[in-house]
Amino acid sequence: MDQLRHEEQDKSIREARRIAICVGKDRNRGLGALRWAIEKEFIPKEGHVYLLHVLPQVRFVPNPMGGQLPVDSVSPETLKRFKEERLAKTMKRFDEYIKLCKRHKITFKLFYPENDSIPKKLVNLISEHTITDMLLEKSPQTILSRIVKGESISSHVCENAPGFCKIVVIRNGKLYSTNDSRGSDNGTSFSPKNGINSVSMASNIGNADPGDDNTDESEFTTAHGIEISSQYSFSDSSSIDGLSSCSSFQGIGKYEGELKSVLLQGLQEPIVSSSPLLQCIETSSALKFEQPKSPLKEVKVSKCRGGESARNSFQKDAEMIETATEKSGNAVLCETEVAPYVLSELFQKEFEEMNDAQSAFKDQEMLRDKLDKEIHEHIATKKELKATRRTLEGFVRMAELAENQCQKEKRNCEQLRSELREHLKDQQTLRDKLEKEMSQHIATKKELETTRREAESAENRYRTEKSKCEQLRWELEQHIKELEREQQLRKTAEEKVLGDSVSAASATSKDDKMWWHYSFKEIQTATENFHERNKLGQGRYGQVYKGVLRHTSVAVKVLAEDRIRDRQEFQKKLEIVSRLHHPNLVLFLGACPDKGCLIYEYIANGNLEERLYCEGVTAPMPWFIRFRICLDVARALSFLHTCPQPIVYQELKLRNVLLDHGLISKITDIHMAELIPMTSSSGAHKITESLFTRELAYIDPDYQRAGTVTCEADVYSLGILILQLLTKRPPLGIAFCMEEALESGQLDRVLDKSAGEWPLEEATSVAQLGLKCMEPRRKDRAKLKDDVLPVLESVQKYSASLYGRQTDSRH
Ligand SMILES: Nc1ncnc2c1ncn2[C@@H]1O[C@H](COP(=O)(O)OP(=O)(O)OP(=O)(O)O)[C@@H](O)[C@H]1O
Repeated sequence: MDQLRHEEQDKSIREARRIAICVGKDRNRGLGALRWAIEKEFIPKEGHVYLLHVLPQVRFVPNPMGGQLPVDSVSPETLKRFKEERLAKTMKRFDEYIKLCKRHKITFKLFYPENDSIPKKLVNLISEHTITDMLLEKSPQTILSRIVKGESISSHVCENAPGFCKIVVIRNGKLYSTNDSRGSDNGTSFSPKNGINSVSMASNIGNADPGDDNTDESEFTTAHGIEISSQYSFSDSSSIDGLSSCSSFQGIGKYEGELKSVLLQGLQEPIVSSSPLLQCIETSSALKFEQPKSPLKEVKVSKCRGGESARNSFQKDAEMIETATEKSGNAVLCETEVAPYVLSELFQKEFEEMNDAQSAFKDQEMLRDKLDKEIHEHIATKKELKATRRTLEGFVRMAELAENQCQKEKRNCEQLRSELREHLKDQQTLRDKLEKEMSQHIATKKELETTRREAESAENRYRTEKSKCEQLRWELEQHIKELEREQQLRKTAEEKVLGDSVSAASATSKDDKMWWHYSFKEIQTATENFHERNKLGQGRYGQVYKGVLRHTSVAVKVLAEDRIRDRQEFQKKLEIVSRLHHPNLVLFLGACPDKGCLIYEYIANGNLEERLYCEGVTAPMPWFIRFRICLDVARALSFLHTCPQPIVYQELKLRNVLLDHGLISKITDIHMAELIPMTSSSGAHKITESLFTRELAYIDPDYQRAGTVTCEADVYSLGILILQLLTKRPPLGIAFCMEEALESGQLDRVLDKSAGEWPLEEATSVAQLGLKCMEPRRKDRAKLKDDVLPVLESVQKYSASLYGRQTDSRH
């Protein structure tokens, strides 16, 4: 009942036909099946067909070097690319099929699933898509295909296809086999519209189109097994049974017994072997290969022949057959006598085929050797590939380990990098800070260096000044004693002069000389006959020489002849001058009136102008010395002005103030002074001497207006001298310059810097005093006793408080 139900189901399935053409690996393998199906109208007009092509699973991917790489060792992109290329090739396979279908207006559907087992997949497809008719095309029959034959795709599909599916195998463009025996057993068969409907696909196969040639018969013959069996199947009674319906083999059936006996006679002895073929020939019941269960099922040659050994034995068999054939020649002939002509022809044909097979076999053997060699090489390559794969896997593992390590190292590096960044940041901050501190330090160092240099310079200056001061102090102390002694003497003389000035005036007339009379010869000897090296200077009135007279250093002034016009007057002046003794007046010692030679004490430190301008590389005079000189000169003038017969010096200027060892100043050229007549009530005296013989800058401006000279003229000159000592400037314009400085409060700007740090207050007082002395109008000028001396003495006290008694010449 079940079987009946199944049959019913299959029948219903088959009514809705689904035809599939298997497209082989070889491009046209299957195209023949399609052509055959179209030609035989197996596919109805404007019908539909499935085109199936099973692709193997992708296990390896070829690399550019010609090798192959395992699919899991290539990148997904490479795999994808490979699959795309393969698909394109697959599509090309379908080109001819599609064209053919289109030409015959057959619709189609393409299937190209992947599977390593093509036959299994085809069987699956039948079930999955309920395919009722599947057409396969076998490769053309060759000797190799006859000999080396495993289970073919078609045989597998035939065996395993579901009952509802008809498997049609085409070979060489002709029907090769079908599984229709099952269908026929069940009474199932399809009915093609043309020609082929007369072909019974199973047991009715023997009723094939009588017009078909022997090839068709051969197809059905080989349908029982393999090519070899087609040639020798007549020895198998069951096969023959299966083929007995084949008209073309009816004749063969008739003579099977004879043929068998002939063959057996020839092969009797040498064919006693384990060769499957010979066994096959020897006896039908003793056939080593598997007898097909169904006459339409293919015999699995690979099973019956046992692979390689079977092929080897087959070669032996062929040779033995050849021998047997030769041996059995008589027997055949004998049989020929017995058998009709047909048997002889058939036998001959068989032998020819055997010879062909033998030569083909040899070719195939060579090919096989070649193939074996290639197989060995392939195996070796495979082994190498395996080894390479293992190595690669090892490498991959190592790479993975290395990658892990790298990742780890990378993380460590990242951490280190961030730490380093932080560290660098700190370093940068620290560096900036250090650079800042460094720049500050350098600046401080520079300042310190400058300060140190200034301190050293100040210290040097201090030491220099100190040594100078000590020198000056020593010199002063040396002279103080002498001065004190001289002072005592002069004091006495002054008292005498002051007390008896009138008598002194008259004394000149009485030739009561107060000075020594030196002979010219004596003076010549003293001055080495006025040698140039003894010359101290040249004035307007004559030359001055240094000499030693009576163990005393003297200055000999030789007056020009024209300077002594009135000898009597000159003598009178000498008498007066010789009586004037003051610490700040150069002492007049004597004269040689005949020769116009005046003898003065020698003053060692030259004149004030030389010292002020540091001629002869002398040190600049300090400010306190300058203050003292002002006082000395003022005292000397005061002394002259307060004489019983006042004396206007008139010649006050820097060059006429000499400086001794202790820088005590003394005014010289007293002999040039004008004696103011006692009768002059105004104290003014008309001077007969030319104004131009005197230095214009020092001349009292009121002299020009009034035409007379007074003691205030000396005050005016003193004013200039004071300002010169303060500023070390020339006399012309000095008053204007000082006025401006005082008015602008910038006295220090005009004060002589070489004198040291002036006490500004005292300097201002002295400067103001100097200007007061220079008032244009006599009556406006400072008074020596009331104005000049108090200021200068006050300043002197200040200096003395700082530098001791040496600043005071009185001591
Ligand atoms: N007593 C002296 N001791 C040392 N040197 C002296 C003495 N008298 C004069 N001299 C030097 O001789 C130089 C000449 O002096 P002198 O009086 O003849 O001319 P002067 O004063 O320079 O100019 P002037 O003739 O205009 O007054 C002075 O500059 C001075 O240096």
